[in-house]
Amino acid sequence: MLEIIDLTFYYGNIKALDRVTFKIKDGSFVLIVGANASGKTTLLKILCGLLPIQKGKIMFDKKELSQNDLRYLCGYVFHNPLNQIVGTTVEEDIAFGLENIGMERNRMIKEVEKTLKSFGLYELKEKDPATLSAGQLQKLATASVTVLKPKYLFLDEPTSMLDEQDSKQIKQCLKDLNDSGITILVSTHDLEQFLDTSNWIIHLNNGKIDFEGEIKEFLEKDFPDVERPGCFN
Ligand SMILES: Nc1ncnc2c1ncn2[C@@H]1O[C@H](COP(=O)(O)OP(=O)(O)OP(=O)(O)O)[C@@H](O)[C@H]1O
Repeated sequence: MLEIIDLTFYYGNIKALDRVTFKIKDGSFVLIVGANASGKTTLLKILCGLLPIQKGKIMFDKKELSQNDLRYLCGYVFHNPLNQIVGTTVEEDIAFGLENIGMERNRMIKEVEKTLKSFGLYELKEKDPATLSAGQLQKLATASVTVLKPKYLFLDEPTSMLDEQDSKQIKQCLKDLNDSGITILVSTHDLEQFLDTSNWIIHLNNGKIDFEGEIKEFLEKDFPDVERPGCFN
């Protein structure tokens, strides 16, 4: 379990997070929702070690984690997948992280192949990422992070740039990853998209959590900044 305790974060004098406290249970699929500028991206970036822990604590199994510990434990998929694609082919992009951690070559080839297949990217392995569709890019970015086997996977609005069919595929990928034991946290404006995959929701309002609980309970309340799924209107 990851325990986030009193996390406060400032950009200069802008307070982006204000004493955020919650727990992420292992195996869960958590949604983070809230208006623009409510702090969702900032929270995810701290949790994956991209931004420093300025105030507060993050604990894992009762041990306090450093920013560096979080980089190993947690993977992050950016809102725009192009921000994290580094390979000149799909295959190279997936191998990049494994090369960085010094994985032995034969093992690396096997891991890359397994990941290409499980994300349905095998046929595209020699393609230049620049030629992929938005959905394929999102899958590639997710694959390149999950090949490193993070315990927790955080994704910033993974379906916001995708059409309905690509969104469905990404959602299925995330569901499969979650079923395989990876704990997932997704920030989204599209609650409807994740209604049947997620079991817990956190609502951020001006950097503070003002709701945490089951989605069913969340939908019984009225949060004007969150569009209610059609089936609940
Ligand atoms: N690099 C930055 N420098 C200064 N202020 C920033 C920076 N990044 C975010 N902020 C500010 O921090 C606050 C929280 O922003 P954040 O991007 O975390 O919100 P968000 O909920 O992810 O928004 P969105 O849904 O629009 O992506 C906002 O007031 C934002 O303007």
